[in-house]
Amino acid sequence: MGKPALHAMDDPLARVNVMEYRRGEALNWHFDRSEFTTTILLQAPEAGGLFEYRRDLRSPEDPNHEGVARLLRGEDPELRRIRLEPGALNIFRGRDTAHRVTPVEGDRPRLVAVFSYFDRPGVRMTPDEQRGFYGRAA
Ligand SMILES: O=C(O)CCC(=O)C(=O)O
Ligand SMILES: [Fe+2]
Repeated sequence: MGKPALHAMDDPLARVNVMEYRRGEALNWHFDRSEFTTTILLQAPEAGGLFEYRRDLRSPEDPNHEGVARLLRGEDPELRRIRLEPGALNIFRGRDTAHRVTPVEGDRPRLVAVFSYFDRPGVRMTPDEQRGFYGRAA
């Protein structure tokens, strides 16, 4: 990443989250707010729950709306897909890499821990952002 130091967010809600995806649940295409994202898969589902991504689809200089539209139409040949194993550490540049999680199949939920690091200390969400992400402010 070329970062001299990493700082956990100074935010009581955003620092680490565990997300549970139950049968039929998914996470749609998105970019992340922070430059990069770190996850550890805690439990894999029986099937589905794949991590799909398209590297460097946009940049801070170029939102690449045409490229995003092509991905959403399912016509991007650069789409990649991985099945994370339990314990797998996934570090990716989520600000520029579009990514999603496909629907989980079976009874065993997909559990993933999501960590938020920044290259500067003291980053917090505003109360409005907290409500948007987590449904409450703290
Ligand atoms: O569940 C995952 O593997 C990815 C989670 C994610 O993209 C996010 O929390 O922004
Ligand atoms: Fe994400």
